Amino acid sequence: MSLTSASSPNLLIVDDDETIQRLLVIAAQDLGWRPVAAASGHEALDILNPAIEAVILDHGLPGINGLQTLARIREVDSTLPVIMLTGFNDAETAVQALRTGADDYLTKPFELKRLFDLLRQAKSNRKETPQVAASIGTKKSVKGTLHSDNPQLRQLLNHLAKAARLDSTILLTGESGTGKTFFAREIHRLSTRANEEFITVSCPALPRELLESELFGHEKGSFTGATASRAGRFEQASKGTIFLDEIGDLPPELQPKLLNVLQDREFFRVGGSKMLQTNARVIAATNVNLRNRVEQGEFREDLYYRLNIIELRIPSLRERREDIAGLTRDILGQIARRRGTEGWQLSPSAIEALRNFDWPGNVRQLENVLERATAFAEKPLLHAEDFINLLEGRRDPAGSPAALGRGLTLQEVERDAFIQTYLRTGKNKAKTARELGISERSVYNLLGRHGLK
Ligand SMILES: Nc1ncnc2c1ncn2[C@@H]1O[C@H](COP(=O)(O)OP(=O)(O)OP(=O)(O)O)[C@@H](O)[C@H]1O
Repeated sequence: MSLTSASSPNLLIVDDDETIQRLLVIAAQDLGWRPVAAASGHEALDILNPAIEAVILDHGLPGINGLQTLARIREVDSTLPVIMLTGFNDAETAVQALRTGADDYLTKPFELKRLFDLLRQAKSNRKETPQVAASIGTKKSVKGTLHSDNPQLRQLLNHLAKAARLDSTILLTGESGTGKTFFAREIHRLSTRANEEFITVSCPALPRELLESELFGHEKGSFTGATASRAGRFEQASKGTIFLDEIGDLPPELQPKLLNVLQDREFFRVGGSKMLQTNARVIAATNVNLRNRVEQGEFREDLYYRLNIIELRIPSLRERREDIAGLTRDILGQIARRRGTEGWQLSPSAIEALRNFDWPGNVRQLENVLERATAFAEKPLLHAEDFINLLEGRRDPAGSPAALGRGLTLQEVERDAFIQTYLRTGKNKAKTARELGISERSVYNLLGRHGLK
């Protein structure tokens, strides 16, 4: 059965439940859409034409199901806004829907207002797409700034450019130092939000109460020290992107609050009674296996599914050894520009030595080794010998008995341990704090004390 409106329809509603179909048609007409309804996937595909500007697609259809219908729609139109309706508690289908190219999904029962808000948003995102697509081929191109000889990373860059244009949540996984933050920025730069804020929040950097206020803001007087109201990062990044680093460390108490933001875009400031809305795009990163955290009961499964809509796994540096020479050239170029000096070249033996190393700290460690090798280099051509000590003798913690045996004062040992850890982690304050078992605030204090700020 199908209900069609008088003039050329622009909204296709696909649901085999006649009551829901009628309800959606009436609601759509009230909001100014011109709906047409189909009761099966095949019927929907027959109706599909260029005048259709959006689709509401139920999953549980007779014949070909919603996901199969969606896949067929995507073969002919990769950008047509499609919102899927899935059964209650059917997270697996929901995730698959997004992977197949749905703009968003709602689980039944759903709010009509939310459905039509999503449709409107998807439609307006689509309008902005051609502008971004045009820039992909020019100066904003991933390939223009990033290149790789590794097939795995090349495929990732390809997915990344496509995912950037969708507005969905992205989960970046990979070992520490592989470039998750770097790629998150790249996604933002390639997205329709490129001219808006990109805000990073490191989940383990702050204790729970402060993290909650950092993310969601607080009202004056909501806790000791809250002398004024403050907007949180979700408010600030409302038009832009919020990057949640090390999401696996998000305390259990804050997980439902983030789930709400991802599901309904709504939240309260700490101590606040007014519900606020955010349109921030969320990119999260983790270097732990979140699935394991879910199985261990430390991370909510529903939140995991909401975050893991598109997963991009960044390979470790040892999985992409063919990129080491190119990365090294880029990083040496950056160091030379920053220091205002001539560049450096690597001899074949040096490249070989760098290629053979296992890089447990990934690109960050490579940067660190190159910083140090160039700091001591007397000539512009670097040989394997210039790296041997840096690669093999890395582990000489200042606090070891050897350091104490050198007759250092406790203050000097502390300074050495701090600076070495800070450099080894690629100047990553959160990681330095974690490795040394101190707060991030102490890291800032130590940077100041040792003249490194
Ligand atoms: N493809 C690349 N080209 C140049 N530099 C890169 C590249 N990938 C990463 N880097 C550099 O390597 C360093 C580490 O990257 P980044 O901080 O993004 O890693 P991460 O995976 O987020 O680490 P962590 O999990 O510890 O937070 C940064 O200084 C970044 O600029």
